[in-house]
Amino acid sequence: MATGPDFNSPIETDLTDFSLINTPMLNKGTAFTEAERGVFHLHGLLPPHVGVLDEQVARRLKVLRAFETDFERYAFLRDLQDTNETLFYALLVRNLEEMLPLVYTPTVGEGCQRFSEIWRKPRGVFLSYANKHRIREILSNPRFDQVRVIVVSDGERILGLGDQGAGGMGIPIGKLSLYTGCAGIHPDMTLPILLDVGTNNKERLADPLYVGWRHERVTGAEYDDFVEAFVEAVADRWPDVLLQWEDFAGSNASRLLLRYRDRLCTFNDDIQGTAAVAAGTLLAAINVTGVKLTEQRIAFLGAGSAGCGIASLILQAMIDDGASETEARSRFFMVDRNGLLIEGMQGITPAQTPFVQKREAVAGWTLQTPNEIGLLDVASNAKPTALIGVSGQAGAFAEAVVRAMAQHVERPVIFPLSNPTSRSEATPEQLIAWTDGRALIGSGSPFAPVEWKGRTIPIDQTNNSYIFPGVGLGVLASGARRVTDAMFMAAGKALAKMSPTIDDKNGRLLPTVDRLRAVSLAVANAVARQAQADGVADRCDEAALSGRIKAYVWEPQYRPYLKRD
Ligand SMILES: NC(=O)c1ccc[n+]([C@@H]2O[C@H](COP(=O)([O-])OP(=O)(O)OC[C@H]3O[C@@H](n4cnc5c(N)ncnc54)[C@H](O)[C@@H]3O)[C@@H](O)[C@H]2O)c1
Ligand SMILES: O=C(O)C[C@H](O)C(=O)O
Ligand SMILES: [Mn+2]
Repeated sequence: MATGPDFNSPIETDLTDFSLINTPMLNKGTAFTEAERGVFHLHGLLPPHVGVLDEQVARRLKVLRAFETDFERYAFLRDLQDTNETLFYALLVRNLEEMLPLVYTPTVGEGCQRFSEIWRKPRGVFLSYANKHRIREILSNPRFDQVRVIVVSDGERILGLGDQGAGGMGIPIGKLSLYTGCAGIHPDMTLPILLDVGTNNKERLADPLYVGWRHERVTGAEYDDFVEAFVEAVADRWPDVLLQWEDFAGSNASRLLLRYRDRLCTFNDDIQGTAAVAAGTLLAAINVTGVKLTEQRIAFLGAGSAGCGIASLILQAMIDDGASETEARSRFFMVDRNGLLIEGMQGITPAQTPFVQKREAVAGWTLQTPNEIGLLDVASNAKPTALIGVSGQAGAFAEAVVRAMAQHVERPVIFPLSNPTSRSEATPEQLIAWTDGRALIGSGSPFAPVEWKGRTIPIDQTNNSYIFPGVGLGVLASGARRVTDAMFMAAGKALAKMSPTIDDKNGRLLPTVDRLRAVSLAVANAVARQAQADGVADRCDEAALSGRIKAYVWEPQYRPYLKRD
């Protein structure tokens, strides 16, 4: 097991004057002390006032709040991150609830769409198809020697906003900001990567400002060979790295996960991270509804990466709770573009196969949707206890669907998980109104509390941000060599154990976003223990393990500098 990092000793550096100020991880801005200004030749390059981090945070917060739009705030924060990382993270960590929607979902969606407008300084790595013979050279930069975790996207399915090409880089950057902000992974250990294999987004291709490789998407064997060259180069450069796949389009997401999960330490966040947060939130809801997991009937809208990932993990949880596999499978009703998945249907993917319904199971259904079994038919006939939206289709939970569902269950569990806000299958306000206040809601993007009949109903953000930072921390600290599905089950259950509903049936489903640091720590512990149980990490006693996890948590604070001779 590797030793933990040292975040306390003074930092030795041979950088001085502009090169020191222009290194975001070392820059302290006005907080360089008088002595440091002397040693590092900073006098005159900074205004005379010597500040401290608290004051810098307050100053930035004031400026941030004065902007008119969240997009401006996003651009301001990205610039701060590329100027002074310690200050950026201090601001983030101390104001998680306010900052998360700005550096992450939903604003990061617009950040990707308008990426070319605000690109300023290098962060992470763009591996464009045109540079395919240079992958190893690019990754060999000594600046990346400390890298332990990579988030990679090819920009094809950015949230529910589709193909954003190189602009998709906003997502790996945002996800890794949460690795640091929520789990304390040191920024130098993180590397966002965008595989720029072109884009089929006509608007981007026609935009003279577009900064990506102006080419339609490379597909088929050329795409696969490029990804293979990338993974091989990564595995050679950092044999123990954790590689997170993010926002790949449907068929590539599951294919690449299957291809690589036994070759290196890797997972797909949309499939596995989402599964853990959805399963954890469902378990929390069960504390309120009292409907046992093995008795749930779960309807999905969208049977892609997230849908199949969630269904697979919940299926396993039902089996673990004693259901037979056949019985458990029959409790999933997955509606995709062509209606309910039923046996014999054309184009069923391997990931969908376990969840096709038997024809006889739906034989007597009264149908209200022409030519297919639609969501309304499922809501009326299957009488689902839970409804999960991962379709990327705004407003797809129609009033009739929600009302039909609410007729058959006392507390309908409804998770419109699609992001960003503009793609949510329904607004929480609608769901509360249509269920007469009975719905238990988990939304992918953050929503304000709903005022309803004199009550203020908080809305729980059911986003994989509750899971992946902790998974990363658990993997890094335990030295796990692979990421197993059981580790995600452990993550989801660890989250459920923190649900306020355990003590209070009227409590919210999840801890609030400002508790994400504590959540990530709990998830990390559960994941690391599971890694040991699964034999993918070396064993050590529990106290040692939790000590190692804590040792990995970096707090954004300035450290003294020593001049290296
Ligand atoms: N809350 C979270 O943590 C979280 C995590 C992952 C994904 N998501 C969101 O879920 C959505 C889907 O992500 P994904 O990775 O599964 O994408 P995906 O492309 O793999 O799957 C989307 C599926 O929805 C189906 N679909 C599209 N239109 C439909 C319609 N009108 N009716 C029924 N099905 C339809 C598609 O055919 C596809 O199978 C995105 O909006 C994403 O932002 C949220
Ligand atoms: O990025 C998010 O907010 C969650 C998820 O990974 C998504 O793709 O929507
Ligand atoms: Mn995603």
